Amino acid sequence: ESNISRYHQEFLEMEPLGSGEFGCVYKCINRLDGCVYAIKKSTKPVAGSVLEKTALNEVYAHAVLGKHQHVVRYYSAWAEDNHMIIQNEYCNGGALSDHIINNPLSQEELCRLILHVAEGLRYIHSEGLVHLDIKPGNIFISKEKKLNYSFDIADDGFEDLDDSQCESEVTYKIGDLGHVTSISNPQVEEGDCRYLPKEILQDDYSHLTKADIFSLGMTAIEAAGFGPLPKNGDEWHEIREGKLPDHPLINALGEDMRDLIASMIDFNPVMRPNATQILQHRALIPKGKK
Ligand SMILES: Cn1cc(CCO)c2c3c(c(-c4ccccc4Cl)cc21)C(=O)NC3=O
Repeated sequence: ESNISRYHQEFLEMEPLGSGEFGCVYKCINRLDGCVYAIKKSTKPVAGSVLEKTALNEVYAHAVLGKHQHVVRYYSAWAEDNHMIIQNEYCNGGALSDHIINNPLSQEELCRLILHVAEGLRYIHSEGLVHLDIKPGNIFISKEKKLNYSFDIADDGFEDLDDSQCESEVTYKIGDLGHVTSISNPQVEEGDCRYLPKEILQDDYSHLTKADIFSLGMTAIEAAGFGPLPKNGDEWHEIREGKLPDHPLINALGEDMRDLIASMIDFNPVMRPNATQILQHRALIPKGKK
């Protein structure tokens, strides 16, 4: 048992990024490569416990789901002094849940969100896996400055661009693979019931990929400004009849977008579009720059 921890040896801890039910996450700089990472430290689960299965699930899932621009990238995982540690890509824009608390996404941003997450889900499902905990708190944002095409390259490089010359482009990435399981022999650890379809809560795992589609639909409803989703009760059941909630910001969405979101939360999982069909939906075809 080395008394110097690999974590402190290899990383400089910068700031806490938040803490979930299973540990706390820090923004860290790797002392060797100088890059920033998000590192989650959780207490090492008891061998053979459900927690250990989840922790191993997460690492196995990351190992299978290599590099995809809409899935948070995994770098390494190890155990030390009774902690499980996982080192992931750091997304510099916060979690979607932080953003939509006070300002809902515009229709254009909603299109981008659905497009990116559907791309990520298409990849995850194509690998024979399902996420099972898609929600605003598990979708992370990466912002990077993009040059405006109208601007010729300054001879002194990019550092002194002002906002007129570049805009920050947002990329949404699916994170927290703690509930990922295989479609063929699912070991379902239920995610957040606010975003799960009825059939999953009734232990019907015959259409698992469509549970992720349902959760994306609920995420879009919340991101559009509907506000916090019900955890139970009549409102919970009402939304799961497949009717879009009657809310000014939902009603304000275009016909196509409303059709797409309504189809994603259809009561019948078979009727929900798969990830590829979402990507082909007319609501996501850009109508060119305004
Ligand atoms: C709370 N929190 C805030 C952030 C920063 C978002 O801009 C964050 C990240 C992650 C995670 C994360 C989630 C689940 C498992 C492991 C990690 Cl590192 C948690 C994060 C992660 O994997 N990558 C992150 O950026």
